Amino acid sequence: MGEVVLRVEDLAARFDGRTIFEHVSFEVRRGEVFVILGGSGSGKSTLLKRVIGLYPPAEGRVAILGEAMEGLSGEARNALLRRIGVMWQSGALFGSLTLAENVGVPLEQHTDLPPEARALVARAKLGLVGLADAAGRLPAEISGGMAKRAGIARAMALDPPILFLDEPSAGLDPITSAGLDALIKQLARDLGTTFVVVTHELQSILAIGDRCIMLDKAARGMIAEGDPRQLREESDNKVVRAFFRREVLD
Ligand SMILES: Nc1ncnc2c1ncn2[C@@H]1O[C@H](COP(=O)(O)OP(=O)(O)OP(=O)(O)O)[C@@H](O)[C@H]1O
Repeated sequence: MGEVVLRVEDLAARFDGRTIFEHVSFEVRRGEVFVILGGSGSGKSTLLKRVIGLYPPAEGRVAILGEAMEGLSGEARNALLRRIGVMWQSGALFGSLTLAENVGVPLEQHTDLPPEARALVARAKLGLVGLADAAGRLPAEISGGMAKRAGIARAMALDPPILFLDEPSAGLDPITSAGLDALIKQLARDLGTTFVVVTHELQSILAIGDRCIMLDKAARGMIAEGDPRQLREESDNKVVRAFFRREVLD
């Protein structure tokens, strides 16, 4: 097992005094595909935003690549955040830029690379996600599955050791979604990239997840942690079992 690259301890999120979740703790190791799952409104997106520091310091502690997020500000915080890649569910590509130019945007913002070098890196990243031949196309000229792949390539532009994906298969048909799952597994295996994926797609969870946590709205926190296949077989929590076995709770 690789070293711990993300440590979350006793995290809580509250809006206007309403607790969304509390006592959330977990660790993610290098090269793992770690899934955050749970029903609608259980707080998955909120957890993701807290973990990557989009919200002001939350209750609890988060350490990324061994560095505590609390207390970091200004350039030190930005430097740490540059070391993670994020693909938001809503994270659309820039419509007027080609795929290669889209992937080049973070390189332009955060590196001193000259344009030719940026173009080379962008093409290499698109190659990693199987889009080498589409580098010159505009977002309007590609399918939804290709757009997700391009989004992953853009999130990988700065070679982050950790990639966060928010509902990557949302809006995709099952076959395209399975292709995206295969890509995530391949990138984790070949590049050693760590993935933290928010999803509630059972097929994806079972296909890609090395480990997962499950959030629950009623419990306002975690109700399961472990290998998703094992949870499906062995969990004695009825909400967890119902989710993994697609049973209706009475
Ligand atoms: N900025 C906010 N202000 C107030 N409440 C919020 C805010 N963001 C989220 N919430 C509430 O927090 C709860 C969890 O929302 P969140 O979007 O994190 O859930 P989720 O598990 O990602 O759901 P989904 O799968 O539907 O996207 C919801 O009740 C939501 O209304």
